[in-house]
Amino acid sequence: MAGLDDDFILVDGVEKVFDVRKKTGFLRRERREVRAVDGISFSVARGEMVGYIGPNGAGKSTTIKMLTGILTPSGGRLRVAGIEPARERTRLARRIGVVFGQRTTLWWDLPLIDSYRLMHRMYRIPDARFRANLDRCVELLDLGGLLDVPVRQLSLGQRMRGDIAAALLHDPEVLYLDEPTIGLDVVSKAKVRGFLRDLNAESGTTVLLTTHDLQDIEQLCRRVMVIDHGRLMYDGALAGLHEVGESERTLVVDLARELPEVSVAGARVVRVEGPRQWLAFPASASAAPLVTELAASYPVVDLSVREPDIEAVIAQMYADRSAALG
Ligand SMILES: Nc1ncnc2c1ncn2[C@@H]1O[C@H](COP(=O)(O)OP(=O)(O)OP(=O)(O)O)[C@@H](O)[C@H]1O
Repeated sequence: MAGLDDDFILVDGVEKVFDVRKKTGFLRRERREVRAVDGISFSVARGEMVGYIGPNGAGKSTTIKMLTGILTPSGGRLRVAGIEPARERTRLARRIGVVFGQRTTLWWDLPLIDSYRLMHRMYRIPDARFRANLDRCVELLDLGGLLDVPVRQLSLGQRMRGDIAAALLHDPEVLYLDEPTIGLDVVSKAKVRGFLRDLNAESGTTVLLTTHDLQDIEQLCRRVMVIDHGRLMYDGALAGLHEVGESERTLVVDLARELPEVSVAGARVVRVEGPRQWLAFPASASAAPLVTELAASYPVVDLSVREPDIEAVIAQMYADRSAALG
């Protein structure tokens, strides 16, 4: 039987149904059910860092809100660090940290340090621990020069780093991150990712990361879960996403001159630009026979194989699913 460390976050057949009422006439109201989360099961082991991705409206935020206890599930069973979130929200709050990229938990008009001092009291963090955590965050998140700046004057990247620090001052064992790199420039993204990687490796903090930026996932998570229409469509290694759906690789061929579309068995031309042609072939097939056949029949100057990028694979997954649903 799996222990608490294996099921540190446990989601078992969880559902969330919203009752939406819409006015459709003078006295008429229509009731509609929105199944935001439709029977999801997964568990996250202590110390794991897992990506949670899916298109807009898939049910990601609803899942996170249930995991923090803000929302009560309509069905199923949830446990975080052995605690049932909706029943013991305050007790759970001491064990988890939450960062919503699109919103701040900091006090807008106060200098950053004042927000941290308020959290120190709110969470009743022992003084020594507060100081040690603050020093560490200030150093690693580069907040030194920003502590006396009112939050509203911080750039988005600075504010995000400030928010991440705020979520970590009470030493949470679990960190939920909802779009932590949204709107950040390349340098800020790299800083945030580096920090999260070290935090997970060194402190063993369990991290559930929601993002639209697949580079976050590629750089941080070995495991990824994909949710769509409230259902879990994939849960596994990042590398395995490539095998989901009928994904394709691309052979890029440079010919000696412009030619009509080449013809080889097992591949199809998907694009032509001057002497360069792009051929799609199944990701599971070997490129070797294609290369041999091309080289034998055409004046090939150069060749390269492009792996499917994760975004294309996911787009393909959704397309396959829509087609299957008709
Ligand atoms: N309070 C609510 N009342 C009614 N419907 C809701 C409520 N909250 C969310 N929904 C609906 O539930 C579904 C899932 O929403 P959710 O916010 O969880 O998606 P998401 O995956 O986080 O999307 P995004 O990436 O856009 O944030 C959507 O159809 C949304 O409109």
